Amino acid sequence: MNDAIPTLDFEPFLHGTAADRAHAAKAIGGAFERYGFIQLVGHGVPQEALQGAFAAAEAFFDRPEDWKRQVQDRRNNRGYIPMFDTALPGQKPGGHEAFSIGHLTRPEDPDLRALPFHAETPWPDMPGFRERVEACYRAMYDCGQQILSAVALHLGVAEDFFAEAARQSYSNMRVIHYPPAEAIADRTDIGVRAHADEGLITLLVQDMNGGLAVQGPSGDWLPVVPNREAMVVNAGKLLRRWTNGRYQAAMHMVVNRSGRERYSIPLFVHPSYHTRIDPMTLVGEAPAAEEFAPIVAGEQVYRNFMARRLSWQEATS
Ligand SMILES: O=C(O)CCC(=O)C(=O)O
Ligand SMILES: [Fe+2]
Repeated sequence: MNDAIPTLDFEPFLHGTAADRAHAAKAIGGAFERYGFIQLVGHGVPQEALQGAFAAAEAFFDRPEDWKRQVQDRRNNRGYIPMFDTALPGQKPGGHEAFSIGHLTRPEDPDLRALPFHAETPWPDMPGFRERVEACYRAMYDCGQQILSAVALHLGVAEDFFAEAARQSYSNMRVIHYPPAEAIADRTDIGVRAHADEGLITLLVQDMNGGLAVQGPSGDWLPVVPNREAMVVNAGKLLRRWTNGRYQAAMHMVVNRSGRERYSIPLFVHPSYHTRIDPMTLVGEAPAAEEFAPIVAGEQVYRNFMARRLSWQEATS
């Protein structure tokens, strides 16, 4: 039988008994251990919130390039991110454009506020866009906190462990547009190059066009088959480190072979910038390898972004 990303039901965790919750948490944690990726149904995020954001995204990306570039903040990687902007030397660029939204509440601390991760989002002059995108952010973020409660339960720490760690979160969300592969074939052969996400967990809604693939335990690429009812949830590199490698942060990539415009909305859940990611504090173990050694969350993620994003390097040099 071919391997596949597991589809799990979150409803028993959200509305069930203590035993239901423990059972659901175990299934989610077990899937993160094996695959690092799940498709979550019964997640409780209203379809209207998701569909509203997809409609807003389509209307935004449909506007002319010059208009969209008015809300590009290169220094902070906020607002509009043009097509082919994520290129590394010697590689073809990512065939997508995006709009990046910072966390809805910004910290009071001026030092934190000055960091790119806490920059204000430059909103376009487009009726309803901000409201719809923020409503989607709020609903997905709340769901993300519930998923992290399940993770905490699975790992045997207090259920609010991650909520405490994320009081001044630098989470962010992107709405992404991928033209059909053949429309951009002269520039690139990829939508998003293979990578693992940086944060704790990522929640992603995709449209029905497909194109996302995940590297499974055997090394094979498994398609994440679109399911209207499901949200894709995956563990990121911070959570892999914090669990001492117990959870996978699986590699994934996108190629849009559907012949249609593809849209997706990932929300990247991060803790507070200064959170110390140390296996001792989450799973009570010394780091099993150098790659799990303690780091400061925001500093580590900033370093990794800087190494990859040419536009950040140019804008801040
Ligand atoms: O668009 C997708 O399905 C995945 C996007 C992604 O992996 C990312 O933005 O990190
Ligand atoms: Fe990703």
